[in-house]
Amino acid sequence: MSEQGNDDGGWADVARWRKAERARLIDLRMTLSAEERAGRSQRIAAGLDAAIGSPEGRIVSGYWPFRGEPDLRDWMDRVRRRGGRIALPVVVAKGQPLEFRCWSPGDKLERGVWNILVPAQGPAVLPDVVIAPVVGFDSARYRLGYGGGFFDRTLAAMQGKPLVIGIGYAEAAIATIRPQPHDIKMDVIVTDAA
Ligand SMILES: Nc1nc2c(c(=O)[nH]1)N(C=O)[C@@H](CNc1ccc(C(=O)N[C@@H](CCC(=O)O)C(=O)O)cc1)CN2
Ligand SMILES: Nc1ncnc2c1ncn2[C@@H]1O[C@H](COP(=O)(O)OP(=O)(O)OP(=O)(O)O)[C@@H](O)[C@H]1O
Repeated sequence: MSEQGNDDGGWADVARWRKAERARLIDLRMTLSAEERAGRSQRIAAGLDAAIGSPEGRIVSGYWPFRGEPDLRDWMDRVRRRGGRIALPVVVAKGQPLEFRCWSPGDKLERGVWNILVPAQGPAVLPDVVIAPVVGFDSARYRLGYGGGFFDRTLAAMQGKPLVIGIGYAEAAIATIRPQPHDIKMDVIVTDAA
């Protein structure tokens, strides 16, 4: 880093910047009240319906929310009622691509890596649509996540390209995530913005 601390050069500098930006953006969304989060999650759900169309016969990978992420669990239920299947991401190991397993209400969830709830059993499936919650995103549709590199690694390794949708609150918009060669663009970003 330069003495001014604004060197754009290396990955070490970008990684340091991303770490601080993640902390700032997560703190910001943790201040939303439960009511505010619920209303925004509903608006995001409506945006997802518009972006995806009918889920019938498709596998949609959702997520079990944590750290103030939008809560799309009601929407995931609606996807199933409209004939789609819901999968959830599973961290198999750090540094490895994610796996996806189908999940219906009543199926057992267990705590996996980092205590994240994941379906306890079932084969790995290939989703047609991947919903990736963002910590931040930019106008080129690059996603900043929690820093594990999981979605990038997973999408790079997947055969057959799914529709990839980044979702987050409007305040997660930043000028640039300082994209690197490994970063993969989202096809669409959906937020609660009007
Ligand atoms: N709800 C939800 N589930 C998800 C994701 C997500 O973004 N949201 N993921 C999307 O990828 C995967 C989990 N990704 C994660 C990546 C990092 C950390 C984490 O806590 N990292 C440590 C530092 C890690 C390190 O440096 O080794 C930390 O932040 O303290 C948690 C989850 C799969 N499941
Ligand atoms: N396809 C890949 N192959 C190998 N390493 C990768 C790949 N994609 C990302 N990584 C590594 O993962 C690490 C974290 O990357 P990055 O900061 O982009 O994470 P993120 O997108 O915020 O995290 P996440 O997707 O888990 O929410 C980096 O060290 C990066 O080099």
